[in-house]
Amino acid sequence: MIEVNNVTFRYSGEAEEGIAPALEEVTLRIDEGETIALIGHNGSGKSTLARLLAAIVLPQRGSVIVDGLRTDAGGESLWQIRQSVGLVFQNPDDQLVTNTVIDEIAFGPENLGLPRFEIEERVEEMLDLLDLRPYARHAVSDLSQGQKQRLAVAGVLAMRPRYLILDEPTTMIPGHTAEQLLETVRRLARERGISVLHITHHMYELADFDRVIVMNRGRVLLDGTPASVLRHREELERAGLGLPLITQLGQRLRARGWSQLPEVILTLDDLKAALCSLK
Ligand SMILES: Nc1ncnc2c1ncn2[C@@H]1O[C@H](COP(=O)(O)OP(=O)(O)OP(=O)(O)O)[C@@H](O)[C@H]1O
Repeated sequence: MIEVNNVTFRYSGEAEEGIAPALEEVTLRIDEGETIALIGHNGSGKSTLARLLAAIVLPQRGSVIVDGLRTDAGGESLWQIRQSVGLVFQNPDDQLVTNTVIDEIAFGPENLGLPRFEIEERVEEMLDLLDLRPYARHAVSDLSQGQKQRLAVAGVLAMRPRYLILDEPTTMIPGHTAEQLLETVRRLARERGISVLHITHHMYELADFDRVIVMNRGRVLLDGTPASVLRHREELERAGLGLPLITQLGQRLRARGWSQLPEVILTLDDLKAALCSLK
């Protein structure tokens, strides 16, 4: 479990109290195996929260505790936390450090000091899992953006983290590739009990997650199931977030007399099923 307890974080440090903190009094808990979408307008604090969870930055107030270890404890705790929490950056070019696909996947496990056979086993597994086998010996620089993004995920997953944080992994790749990547990640979460925190700008992606956290101006605005969060249309709009198109369509139909439809429709399949049940 990851616990974020009343965390406040300023990039400028405590000295400049006049500058609004990037995160303010944030409290939340991430349980094992949960899939969570973290959404919010630009600058709302999503990436900062990701960096705090991965112990890349430390809170000035409050605490972040990963499986009982405080991120500000340093030493052995920090080493263990970095193994438990894998962070995939928004831009894969900020993450990929080696020359070839195989070397990149092996890089993390090598740093963990794993034996050669175990490293090779993990590389083989990731090549299949992320559909990278055809490019195994390719130079990283020759890959497309979508292939690089999959490689960045493979490199992090090869370390077998318990918590996987994806910082807007789909912004630089086309829709169908993005959907495939997210489906792979969700399947892994189900099969291996990995918790996933997926940072996104896309409201239509929320339906596929167990839980949605909405950030606004450095605070948690809403936290709940996709349907319960999408009931707060006005609060979402004040935070610069419009409802997904399918949810808007459902609400328009309700307003035009289809009052038996549920208040929140999440997917096209939900809408079809709801309309069929009215016949
Ligand atoms: N390295 C940094 N140094 C100083 N301020 C920063 C830094 N990174 C982020 N900030 C500021 O912290 C606040 C929160 O930024 P953050 O990147 O966490 O938000 P975000 O929700 O991830 O935004 P986006 O969706 O644009 O990535 C913003 O006001 C931002 O300008």
